[in-house]
Amino acid sequence: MANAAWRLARRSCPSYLQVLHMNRTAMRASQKDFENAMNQVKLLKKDPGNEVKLKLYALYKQATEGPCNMPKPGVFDLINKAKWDAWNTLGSLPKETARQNYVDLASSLSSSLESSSQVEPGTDRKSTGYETLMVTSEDGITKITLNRPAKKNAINVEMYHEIMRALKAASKDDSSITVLTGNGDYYSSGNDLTNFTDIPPGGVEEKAKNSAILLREFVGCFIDFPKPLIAMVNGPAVGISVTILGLFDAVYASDRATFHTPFSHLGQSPEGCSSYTFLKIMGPAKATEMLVFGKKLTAGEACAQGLVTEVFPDSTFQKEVWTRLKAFAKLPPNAMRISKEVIRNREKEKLHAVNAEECSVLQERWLSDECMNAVVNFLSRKSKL
Ligand SMILES: CCCCCC/C=C/C(=O)SCCNC(=O)CCNC(=O)[C@H](O)C(C)(C)COP(=O)(O)OP(=O)(O)OC[C@H]1O[C@@H](n2cnc3c(N)ncnc32)[C@H](O)[C@@H]1OP(=O)(O)O
Repeated sequence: MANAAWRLARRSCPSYLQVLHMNRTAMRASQKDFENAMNQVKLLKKDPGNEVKLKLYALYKQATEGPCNMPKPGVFDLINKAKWDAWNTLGSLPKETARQNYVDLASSLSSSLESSSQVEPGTDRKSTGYETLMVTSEDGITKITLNRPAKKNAINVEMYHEIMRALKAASKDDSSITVLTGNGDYYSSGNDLTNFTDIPPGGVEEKAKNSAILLREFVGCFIDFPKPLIAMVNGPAVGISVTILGLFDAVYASDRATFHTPFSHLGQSPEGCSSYTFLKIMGPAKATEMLVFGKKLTAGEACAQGLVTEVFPDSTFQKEVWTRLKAFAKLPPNAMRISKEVIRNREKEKLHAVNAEECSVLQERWLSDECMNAVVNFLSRKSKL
């Protein structure tokens, strides 16, 4: 009974869907939008820098030719190698998604790089000052995009801090809802395993203690986030990027997405309150398959088990979800915030207690041979998930 109620609360309600039907025109990058975006890029007055130019190049190639079809250039052919890497990183990202991402990137560049007087306050703002994220605020929606596509959006220490900063800013800005998504072919490959290699003078014990403190604070920000928080899972999701989904208010997934929590393989144990939320969402048997045996779920399976609200074909994912989000963002913001408070407050104390316990168990796990061997094997290229 409790599981059914929890699942129901996570699905979009019909009255929202009626609103959505009226709003079907937004967020489709047509060929015309793509051409306009290319012109926008040509007209930029300031150089966006090599990293952004490589991203634009890669998205353009992917949108027009599909997955990278160039032979890999030699190591000394530096420029072509950089272009090849940027394109190849997009993997099997569909042409339509690449076209949409190109249009989004071009539009965020023209608003951030051109004269600030061209940007109407409160309509479209891009926050700078993030190394690992792209953060934009438009139409009442703050969008936080994990932006380390070459590393499959693995969450390094800097990204943990930047996500917390972006969430704190989003909780206070004038947007109604907040969205988390990933740039490139992955949503996120979870914790950056190189986080474990930077050992402080106090040794591995100090590292484990600091990591537990960081993790507890990070997950705490999701527990306490006051506005509707929505995940747009654009591709595969691993580890902590999956477990914290149990703390989101809605999870929309592309049919390319997969959900994988291989904690036992990594000598670790569940975090992100999943030892509590996953049991409530999908029941103990299914939660155990994921959290203990590391079963990878397809988007359809994750939806059937209540972790995902709805799945969309990748070719229409961006368009359909953004249409929906724009309609949500027009609902009275205080009503949404208060409804979330009523739903969340009952669970908050419990969630913080679960978070503290999971972090303390993990602090021990990180010092185990099982965990250290798994990290060393990944870093020495001996293993992958
Ligand atoms: C403060 C600490 C808090 C800890 C919280 C606890 C969190 C737990 C977890 O999240 S557990 C999950 C950890 N994640 C993983 O174990 C994933 C490891 N990655 C892989 O198995 C694979 O990379 C893959 C399956 C995700 C993708 O495979 P493939 O498509 O073949 O791509 P590559 O392996 O070539 O990856 C490209 C590039 O990205 C680097 N990379 C990918 N994932 C991670 C990662 N999690 N950590 C660090 N680096 C990652 C990979 O090394 C490649 O880099 P390179 O091009 O070689 O420089």
